[in-house]
Amino acid sequence: MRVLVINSGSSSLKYQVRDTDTNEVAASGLIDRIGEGGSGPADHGEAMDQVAAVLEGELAARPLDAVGHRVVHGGERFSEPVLINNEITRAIERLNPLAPLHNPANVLGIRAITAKWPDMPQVAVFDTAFHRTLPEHAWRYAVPDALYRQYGIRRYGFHGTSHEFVTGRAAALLDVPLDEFNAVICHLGNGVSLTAIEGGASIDTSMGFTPLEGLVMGTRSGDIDPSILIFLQRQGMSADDIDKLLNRESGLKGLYGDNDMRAIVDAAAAGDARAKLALDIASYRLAKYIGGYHVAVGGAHALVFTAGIGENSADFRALVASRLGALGVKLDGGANLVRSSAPRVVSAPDSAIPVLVVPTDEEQAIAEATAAVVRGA
Ligand SMILES: Nc1ncnc2c1ncn2[C@@H]1O[C@H](COP(=O)(O)OP(=O)(O)O)[C@@H](O)[C@H]1O
Ligand SMILES: CC(=O)OP(=O)(O)O
Ligand SMILES: [Mg+2]
Repeated sequence: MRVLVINSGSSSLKYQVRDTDTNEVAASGLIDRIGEGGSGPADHGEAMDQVAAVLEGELAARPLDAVGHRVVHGGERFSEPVLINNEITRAIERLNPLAPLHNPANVLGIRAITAKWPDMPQVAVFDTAFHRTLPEHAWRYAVPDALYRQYGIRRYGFHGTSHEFVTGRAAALLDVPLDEFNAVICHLGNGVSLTAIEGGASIDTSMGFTPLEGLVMGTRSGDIDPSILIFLQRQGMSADDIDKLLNRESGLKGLYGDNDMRAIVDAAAAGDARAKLALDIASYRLAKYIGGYHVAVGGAHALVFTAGIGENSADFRALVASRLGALGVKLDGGANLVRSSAPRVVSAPDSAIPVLVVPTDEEQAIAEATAAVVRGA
C-alpha cells in the first residue's frame, strides 16, 4: 500500500511517501517556516499544496492509497490508530490545549488533506496510545480527584509510536520474547522521554499531562518545582509568558543558548563552562530516571538509546553511562563510537545490563499502522 505520512509541527511539516509492502521510501521532505512570513507558506493548507506540487510526478505515476498522520495527543479515548472522520478530527481538536506545540498543527494537517483529497482514507496514529497500559499508580498525580474528573489531569505520556517500535526491535536484537522483555527506553531527540517497559508494555513514562514533564529537552525545562510557576505568576508573568518560557526558552537552549547537541558537545570539548554544565545537568537527570525505571520494571534486560541524540551522540551516551556505575553498566568504548543505522549493542561483554542503540523510525511505524487500519476498514 502506498501511504503519505505527515508529521506536522507548529511551524514545519515533515512528509514521506512509503510503500508498506516493500518498505521503500519513494519520496520525503520537510517544509518549514510555516506561518512565519518571508519565503515560507502562510499556513498548513499552503504547505500541503507545496507537498502536492513537489509530489505531482510521483503521485501521477502511482496514486496514494492513504494518508497517515502523527497525532501527538490522543487523550484517554484513543488507544489505537483510527480511521479519521469529521467527528474524530473534532475530538482531536478538543485536545489542542493539552499539547499546544503539536496538536493544533496535526489538526491543520488533517483538514488540509481533507480539503485537497476529500475521499482519501486518513488514519491518525497517536503518540499517547502505547502508554494506555500504564497502571493507575503511575498515571495519577497526587492532587484531588476532581482535577482528573473535571479536566482529565493525569499522566498520558508521548513518543509512544517510537517507544513501541524501538521496544520491538530491541527485544528482537536480544532474542527475548516481547512479552518477557523488560527495558528502559531513552528517546533523546528535541523532545526527550523515557519509558519503563515490562513484559513488552509501557508501565511508566517520563512525559505527563503534556510533553513538558520529565527530562531536560532541547527547549523544554522538564521537571521543575511547580511553585516556580506560581512565583513567576506573582511576579507578573502571564500564563502565555510562562508557557513560552518553559516550552520554548528552557532546556539546553536556556542553559547554553542553543539546543543543538552537536554544538553543545563541541563547545564543552573546547572548554565552555556553560556547555559543560548543560551536559552535566541533562545527563545527571537522565541517569536518575534510568535508575528509577530499572527499579520500576524489576530489573531491565536492556538500556536502549534512540532518536537524534540517542542514536548519534556517542559523547552523550558515554556521559550518561559514566553515571550508571551503581547499576554495573559499562560501555564498550569502540562499539559506542561506531556509526551505523543498524540496531546494535554498545556495551562491554561484562556490563550488568546490555546497552543498545536502536534507530527509531516513526514514519515506518505510522505507515504500517495506517495500512493495517485501512485494510481492516
Ligand atoms: N550527529 C549528531 N551528533 C549529536 N547530536 C545529533 C546528531 N544529529 C542530530 N543530533 C541531535 O539530535 C537532536 C534532534 O533530534 P531529532 O530526533 O531529530 O529531533 P525531533 O524529531 O524531535 O525534531 C538535536 O539535539 C541534534 O543536535
Ligand atoms: C511529543 C514530543 O515531544 O514530540 P517531539 O519530540 O517531536 O517534539
Ligand atoms: Mg521527535
